[in-house]
Amino acid sequence: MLPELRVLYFEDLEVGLSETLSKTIASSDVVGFAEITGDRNPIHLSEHFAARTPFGTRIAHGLYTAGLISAVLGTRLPGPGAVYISQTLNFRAPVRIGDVVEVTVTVAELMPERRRARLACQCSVAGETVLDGEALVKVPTKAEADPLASRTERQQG
Ligand SMILES: C[C@@H](O)CC(=O)SCCNC(=O)CCNC(=O)[C@H](O)C(C)(C)COP(=O)(O)OP(=O)(O)OC[C@H]1O[C@@H](n2cnc3c(N)ncnc32)[C@H](O)[C@@H]1OP(=O)(O)O
Repeated sequence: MLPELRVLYFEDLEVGLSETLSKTIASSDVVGFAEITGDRNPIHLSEHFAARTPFGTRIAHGLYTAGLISAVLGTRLPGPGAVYISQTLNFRAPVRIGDVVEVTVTVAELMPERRRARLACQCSVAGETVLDGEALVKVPTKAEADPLASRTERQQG
């Protein structure tokens, strides 16, 4: 199921604010990711090939798992209007087909002068961290996102 959209403006954010999303990794997700990116590494697509790797079975593309972080940033925290500036990624353990990936994004630092937020990102499977890193995003203020509404609010109150 797709996460419901929620907009948080820069002024709504505070350090420690956190959001979690859960996703079961389907074979069709991995095949689809291979098709749209062109990364047809057989470690993702061929059971025969993957059986001979240390993982023993097909694993998800690291950047597909990382894409779930982008989904949290773009739909929930901060949500629509957020703009990626940078993202660090450590792929700490493999994600296999059928794994349930839990993605947690937490506001770590706010930089009001440039409307930047630094967020700690973690993906885990059954309690084990499979990916972690940090995102830097530009977050619109309410006035930037909706100048008309914000002017009306100022006039009224
Ligand atoms: C290009 C695409 O088509 C391919 C993909 O997308 S593959 C999918 C994405 N990648 C993965 O799923 C890999 C997941 N990671 C792992 O399985 C393991 O981390 C590893 C096999 C890459 C490395 O494991 P290993 O060789 O066993 O290393 P150690 O556990 O012995 O650790 C040694 C030290 O290195 C540190 N370390 C290991 N992995 C990472 C990492 N991914 N990021 C950061 N640091 C890592 C580990 O902490 C040890 O440090 P220490 O100070 O010595 O304790």
